[in-house]
Amino acid sequence: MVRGRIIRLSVRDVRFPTSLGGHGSDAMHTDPDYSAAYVVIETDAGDGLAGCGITFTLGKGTEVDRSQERRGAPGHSGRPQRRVGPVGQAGGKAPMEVACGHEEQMLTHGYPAYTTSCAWLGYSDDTLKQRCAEALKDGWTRFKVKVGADLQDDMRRCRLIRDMIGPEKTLMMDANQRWDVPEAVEWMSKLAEFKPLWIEEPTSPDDILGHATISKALVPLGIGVATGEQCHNRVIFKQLLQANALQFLQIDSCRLGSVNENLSVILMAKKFGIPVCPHAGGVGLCELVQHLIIFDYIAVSASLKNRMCEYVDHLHEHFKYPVTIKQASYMPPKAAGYSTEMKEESVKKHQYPEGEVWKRLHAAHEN
Ligand SMILES: C[C@H](O)[C@@H](O)[C@@H](O)[C@H](O)C(=O)O
Ligand SMILES: [Mg+2]
Repeated sequence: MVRGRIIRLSVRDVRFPTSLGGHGSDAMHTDPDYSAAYVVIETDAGDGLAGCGITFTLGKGTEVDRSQERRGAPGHSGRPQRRVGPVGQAGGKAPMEVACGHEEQMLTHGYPAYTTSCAWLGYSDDTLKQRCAEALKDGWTRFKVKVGADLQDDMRRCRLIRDMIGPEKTLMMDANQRWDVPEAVEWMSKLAEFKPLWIEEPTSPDDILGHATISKALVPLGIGVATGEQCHNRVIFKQLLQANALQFLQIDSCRLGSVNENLSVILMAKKFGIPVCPHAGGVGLCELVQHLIIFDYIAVSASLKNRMCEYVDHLHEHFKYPVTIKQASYMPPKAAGYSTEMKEESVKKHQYPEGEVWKRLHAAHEN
């Protein structure tokens, strides 16, 4: 049933200066400012029905996304497009409400998560140690560390984190596409002593056969390949699955345009018996993807084996319905919708370049 017609569309460039603290840094992106093109679609429905969407970028990318959204590029009418996920906020049902089965388990224990917040590449060893100690105290048992820029540096950081978490807890590594195929295999054979569960994005995200080669080479070392945060449609995922190129599949709620595109990948992963371990973090990705992964558990995979969802502890305070983490698990969101809506005050303050946060930063830079 149609309620109201679209009467207005606004696109705002919202940026957070995360690069100042080295948050989000990796071997390819040394100074990201987590950002979003934030879209609100208003209707003339009497109850004020509106939809919000975010397109996650690392700062400058917002200009590209924003101009596409203004032009009403095809990606915004439901075709797959990068990092776009507008979804109605009022009315509607959260995806998890559709299914039953394992709902009780989710409501009680939540969906298991891992943290990436301890070991961004730009963090000093002291920061890494401090964040790791805090995470252990908060009950985290799964950790991801950034690697790929310098082998000696990686060895030192991985040793540090493995020593802190002990042999039993889970460690993952993420190279953010830094290597070519032979280099990935060679590098990981050196890091194998730290017993990583997976190496994420070891090479170019488009190199499906390269990923297959790396996967095969790492089997004897007990290391899986994880990828997907840069994969923009279901066809790429289909080929990665067909080529046995990955052992952990990382959907990204915004990179894959629309809920439907994400769902088709979740269904394919089930068919191939590959666990979905979503990419999250950035601005709002945790808020969005929690719906998809809880749906996966309740209605599709029905398993938690080898499964976990990424968590990064930044920027949740800017959302109207922020995620709830308890005992290192995502607790199911209770509000209807996709948890996309940002607080108006946060949007205003962080709008680029005119928001007060940026004005202050630019003024300080000039002085
Ligand atoms: C630039 C970003 O922070 C990435 O490093 C980040 O999304 C990352 O690949 C991740 O897996 O969390
Ligand atoms: Mg990654």
